[in-house]
Amino acid sequence: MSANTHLLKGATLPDGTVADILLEAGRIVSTEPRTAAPAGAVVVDAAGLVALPGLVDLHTHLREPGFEQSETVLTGTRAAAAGGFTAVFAMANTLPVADTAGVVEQVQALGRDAGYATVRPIGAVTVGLAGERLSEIGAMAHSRAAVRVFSDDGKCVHDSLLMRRALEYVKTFDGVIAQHAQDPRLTENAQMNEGALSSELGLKGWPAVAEESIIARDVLLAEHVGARLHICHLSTAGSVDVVRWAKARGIAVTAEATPHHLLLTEELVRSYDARYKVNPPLRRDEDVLALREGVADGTIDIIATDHAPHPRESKECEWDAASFGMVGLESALPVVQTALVDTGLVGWADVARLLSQKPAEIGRLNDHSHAFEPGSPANVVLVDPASSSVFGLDRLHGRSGNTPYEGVTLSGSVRWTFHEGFATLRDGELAPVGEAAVR
Ligand SMILES: NC(=O)N[C@@H](CC(=O)O)C(=O)O
Ligand SMILES: [Zn+2]
Ligand SMILES: [Zn+2]
Repeated sequence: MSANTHLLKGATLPDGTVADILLEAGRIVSTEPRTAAPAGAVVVDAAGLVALPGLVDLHTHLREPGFEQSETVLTGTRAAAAGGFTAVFAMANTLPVADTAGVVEQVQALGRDAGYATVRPIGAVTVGLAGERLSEIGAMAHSRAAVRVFSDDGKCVHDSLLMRRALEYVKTFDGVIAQHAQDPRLTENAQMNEGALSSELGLKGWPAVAEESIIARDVLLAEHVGARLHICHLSTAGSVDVVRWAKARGIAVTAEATPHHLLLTEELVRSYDARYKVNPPLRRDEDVLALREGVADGTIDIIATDHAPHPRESKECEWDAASFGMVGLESALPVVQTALVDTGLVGWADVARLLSQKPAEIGRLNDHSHAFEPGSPANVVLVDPASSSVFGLDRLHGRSGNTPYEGVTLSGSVRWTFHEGFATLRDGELAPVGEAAVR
């Protein structure tokens, strides 16, 4: 067991204090300023590194089963570990869709076998994501996977009555519906943000109201039912306003923003490079600023990657034919540091909340797994905030290379990741597959 005893010497905690963090037998044993290294412990020089609770991604596409050419549970959780994540919630738009207890249990088991991160499957709201009838929500909730988050992500639950029924159902076991807010009629064949630039580029526009109108409807439905609602990937200033209004009214809504919507704008689409094609689309400068403000004032609860791997042939083609989506696990923390920490909008304690504690709470990981205190499971990440580097494809560990950050200078790098005391990332190197699987 001693190989799994680590002393992280001189790490800076989120609140700025410096501590030695002792990880033993899968737990955080102490965070005292001076801790002697037990015999056989691996001592990690963490001077200058920030220690955070392991990151939790509420919105990851792992693509297995069905789209293994894009990603698998193994490759996606390796990417997660490289990005500092110790738990990921796997979206349901696989093939078959994760709309039965059998599929969610399979995905969870694949995660356990791989050994790089905790995998919590998300269940589909409707059968086959078809938006017509509810999936077996109760069976998934009461399966071994104990699903608490349900989403048709990739598609919007557009039917108001189905949305109401889904909210009523998940309320019975403290679950949450994570809505992909996109009015289908307002976005038929839409390709990029609707505005002057979409006219100029000759691409079909995707209006902000297509997102905002669904969010407005759903917060009212959530209020009516008294259930929890989560909004995926907010992308417009108006969406932030609607969520802010709903929270002021006491509605149980939470919201996420992706790193890319906090950094990138529609101007990138001028290149017609489909790496910048994503759902919802990149928006205007003022939207990015409103999202950052929403994160800073607590309107936006969490940052989630929406890691969406796609094979080369789906991206290296004409804009209209290309798939929507960007990979995001390895770049998430550097983008957050660049967009939010370096700009003074949030501190490291906020990062811990936005990328770990709050997503764990919304998803009901429910086991103090990311409490980050003595006695809790050793889910820890060490970040070097002083580094700054040009992001390259060599930083990616999944099966797909569709990052928008190649060649972009980003701050910060993840050095070490510990999942339940096991070092999945060691000074920038991933643990070997065999070692992770047998621990
Ligand atoms: N975000 C994307 O552009 N794509 C996601 C679907 C989604 O998150 O809506 C995908 O599954 O590829
Ligand atoms: Zn989505
Ligand atoms: Zn998604």
